[in-house]
Amino acid sequence: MSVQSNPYAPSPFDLVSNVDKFQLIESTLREGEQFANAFFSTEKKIEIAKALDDFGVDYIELTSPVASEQSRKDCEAICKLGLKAKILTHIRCHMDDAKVAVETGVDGVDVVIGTSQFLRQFSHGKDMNYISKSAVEVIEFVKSKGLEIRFSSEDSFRSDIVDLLNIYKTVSAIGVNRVGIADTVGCANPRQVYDLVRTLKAVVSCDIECHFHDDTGCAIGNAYSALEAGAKLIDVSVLGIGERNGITPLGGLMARMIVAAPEYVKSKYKLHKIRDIENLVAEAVEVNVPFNNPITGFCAFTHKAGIHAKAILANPSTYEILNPQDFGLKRYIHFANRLTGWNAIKSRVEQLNLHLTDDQIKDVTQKIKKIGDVRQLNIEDVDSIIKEFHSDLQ
Ligand SMILES: CC(=O)SCCNC(=O)CCNC(=O)[C@H](O)C(C)(C)COP(=O)(O)OP(=O)(O)OC[C@H]1O[C@@H](n2cnc3c(N)ncnc32)[C@H](O)[C@@H]1OP(=O)(O)O
Ligand SMILES: O=C(O)CCC(=O)C(=O)O
Ligand SMILES: [Zn+2]
Repeated sequence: MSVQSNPYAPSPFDLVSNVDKFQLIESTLREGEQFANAFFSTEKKIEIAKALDDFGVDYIELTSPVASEQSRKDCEAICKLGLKAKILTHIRCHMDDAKVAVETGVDGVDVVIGTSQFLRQFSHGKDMNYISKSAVEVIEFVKSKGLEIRFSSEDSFRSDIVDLLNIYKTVSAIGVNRVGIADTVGCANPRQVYDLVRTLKAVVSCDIECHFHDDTGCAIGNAYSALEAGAKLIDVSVLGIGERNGITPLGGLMARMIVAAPEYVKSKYKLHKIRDIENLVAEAVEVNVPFNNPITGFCAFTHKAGIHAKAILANPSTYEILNPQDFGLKRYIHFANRLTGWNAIKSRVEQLNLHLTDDQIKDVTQKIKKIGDVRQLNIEDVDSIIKEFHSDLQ
């Protein structure tokens, strides 16, 4: 589908949109390590980093090297892998952390400090003057080492807008590479995101990165809104793992973005690797891939009701916005149930290499429905009903 004919693509008149040129900051090995179940051995971190690199993410963000001795060593080890993705580490806005970070071999440093009243009072206890001074000191120090530097305001959506714009203006003026907006508690909605990113875009001259928690279910929608408003980079993690119920999931965001920017997404990311990457991380943190996960949920491409099945058999786009083949997956027509219809059963009859007229298929469909009214059916049940019906006719 060409960009012009795709109704989900950004409008050509929408000059700020980055929907078809976004980048990913993959944070499974930072935000994801904050997931309740997460413990990644060095080997597992390396395996995950390589898989993400192979998938095509632009950046891989790692836990702060001051978190623990092993965290620092793991950061150094991942920097030495020679991956295509740039390696970042994530630190507090403090020179002690910055001095350790720049020695790890990372390509860049993501620095964060809370700007909301909550965090200023109950986390670090610092005022905006202090935040501004320490931000300038850390940014200039990291830049002096020739590394990329991003400054982010934690809890941006509960921060005073004047404070926010002032601090972003200050860090932009001294040449920060990116500024970050973080919806740390997952309170923002897509409209608020759009407004804040648009406002910020008018104030800074650098790229804008966004980080969305999913407490209220908006993490993918907010990421999309941010890109529409001109943000360039989105933080993601595999399956969305992170603090509490996590952040924008890599796979879910890919589902959203392939609809809006199919050429860009398909050419940049190895989409058929999503399932393996999710399984790798799910296993590492001992969770199942959710049944309703975009793309890889076990029923994400399963069509059940007869009305759906008929149309899907005629043209899959009737009930599918995503093509399973783009992800190396297959669609499935669920015909072993009482909601099935004769078109779905006809397709099964053909798969079984049996020959029945349409009227005969309609009759056997009624039989299947009758039994489906009494109990759960499985494929073997339906196949034997069809085969028995067929042999009775002979
Ligand atoms: C929203 C986010 O996800 S931000 C990223 C969160 N990541 C992490 O917390 C990384 C893992 N953390 C750790 O290993 C530890 O918390 C450490 C090593 C960073 C700090 O450990 P400790 O010194 O024992 O402090 P503790 O964790 O109890 O409290 C956090 C400290 O950081 C300070 N702090 C919190 N945020 C910031 C910030 N953005 N910039 C500067 N200092 C900060 C707090 O004031 C507090 O210091 P204090 O005890 O001197 O008041
Ligand atoms: O550094 C950032 O931008 C985000 C930090 C974070 O994880 C959060 O605020 O939820
Ligand atoms: Zn977060």
